[in-house]
Amino acid sequence: MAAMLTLEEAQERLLALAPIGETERIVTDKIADSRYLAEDLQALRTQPSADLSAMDGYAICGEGPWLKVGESRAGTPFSGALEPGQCTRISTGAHMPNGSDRVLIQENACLNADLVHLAESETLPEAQRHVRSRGFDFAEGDRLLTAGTSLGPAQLALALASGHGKLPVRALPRVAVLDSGDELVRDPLECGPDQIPASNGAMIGAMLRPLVGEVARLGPVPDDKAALAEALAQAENCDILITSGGASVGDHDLVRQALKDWGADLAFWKVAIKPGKPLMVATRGKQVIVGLPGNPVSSFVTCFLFALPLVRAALGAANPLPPVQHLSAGENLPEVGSRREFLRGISDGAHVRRAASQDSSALLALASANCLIERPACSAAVSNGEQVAVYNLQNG
Ligand SMILES: Nc1nc2c(c(=O)[nH]1)N[C@H]1C(S)=C(S)[C@@H](COP(=O)(O)OP(=O)(O)OC[C@H]3O[C@@H](n4cnc5c(N)ncnc54)[C@H](O)[C@@H]3O)O[C@H]1N2
Ligand code: MOO
Repeated sequence: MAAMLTLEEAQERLLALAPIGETERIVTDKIADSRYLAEDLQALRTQPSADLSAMDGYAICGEGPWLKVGESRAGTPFSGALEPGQCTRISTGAHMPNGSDRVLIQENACLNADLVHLAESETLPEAQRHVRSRGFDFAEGDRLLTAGTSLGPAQLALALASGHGKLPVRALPRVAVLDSGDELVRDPLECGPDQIPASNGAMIGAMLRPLVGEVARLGPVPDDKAALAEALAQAENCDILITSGGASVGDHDLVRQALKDWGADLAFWKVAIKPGKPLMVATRGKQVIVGLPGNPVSSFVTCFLFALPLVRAALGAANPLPPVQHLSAGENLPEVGSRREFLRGISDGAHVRRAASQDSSALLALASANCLIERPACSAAVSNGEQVAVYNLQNG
């Protein structure tokens, strides 16, 4: 039997297949989370475009007292130039008037008619006090963000502030989810005694939707060649197909054969992880198929470790893999066998414990978990207080 791939090998091989979308330009204001810059971003303007006041008060020239000769407001600068002994009223974000290089905040000033004095025991502010100098944030032509950066609210604000009303991003991949099994029914209310509700399709759809919006649901499909072929025909135009179930070695695990009959080529099958060993990856032209194992927790974990990174890579993410952090084990953890383990964990932000059940069908334990604890293959037991690697889950 061929040796199973390690997690890293399998992720690397899968991500190399990512069907990266064409570049399209989208109105910056309309970009939702989970989009990534398709090109480096250069500033089209300088920010601030002039020296600005950082506080409300008086822009002063020379030593006080100062005669107030006008006002500089954000959006309406003072048009003249100050002479020593003069000041203007100034608001936060307003241009510094010519002749002034510092601001006396209003809390430290006394106003008598139009004459401004230092308040008692205050000293003259030093040069540049409360002034934001032109271009200190960024200057026209600066490279602000690199291709592959995730466009969160702060990056969108930066893009707008630097003059970009539209941004280059990758087209969303078209994603379909196909779950299969004779025992599955779509409507839980119609579930017979020998059946179970098909929860994986909805779960995987919900995991992918924040990344791609619409996800086509093609299941549940019975363990039947013709039914699988019919469902696969509906996946003709998708870029990424996620299947769930039928990935193992049983007589009714038909997905691999059905994919082959559809014209797909197996890229690899089986990864040394627990849960999720029977993970399967295939391609059909530029289409990528990720076959997740049917056990619900195995489907969740492999979707998290493979399908979501693949979609992020297709969206152009520079770092498509989930970030890992290290926390203290809040209990002893047992030694690990030959497959790397992903334990469903409950973290309080500092310590992490295992959820009540580690069975790969245990949905109640999965729903109570907020992280996965990663345990290396063939590793010794961990004692309470030792560091362990943890992936945060957006779960609940
Ligand atoms: N002899 C062996 N048996 C199994 C092996 C093995 O190596 N040798 N691997 C086991 C492992 S590990 C896993 S994981 C499972 C995965 O099998 P499949 O991908 O073929 O999944 P199914 O057999 O179709 O289903 C497994 C389990 O999950 C339930 N299921 C399936 N789809 C859904 C769905 N859409 N919603 C809810 N629940 C679903 C299904 O009813 C089964 O209980 O194989 C082991 N066996
Ligand atoms: O690897 Mo399976 O995914 O143990 O349940």
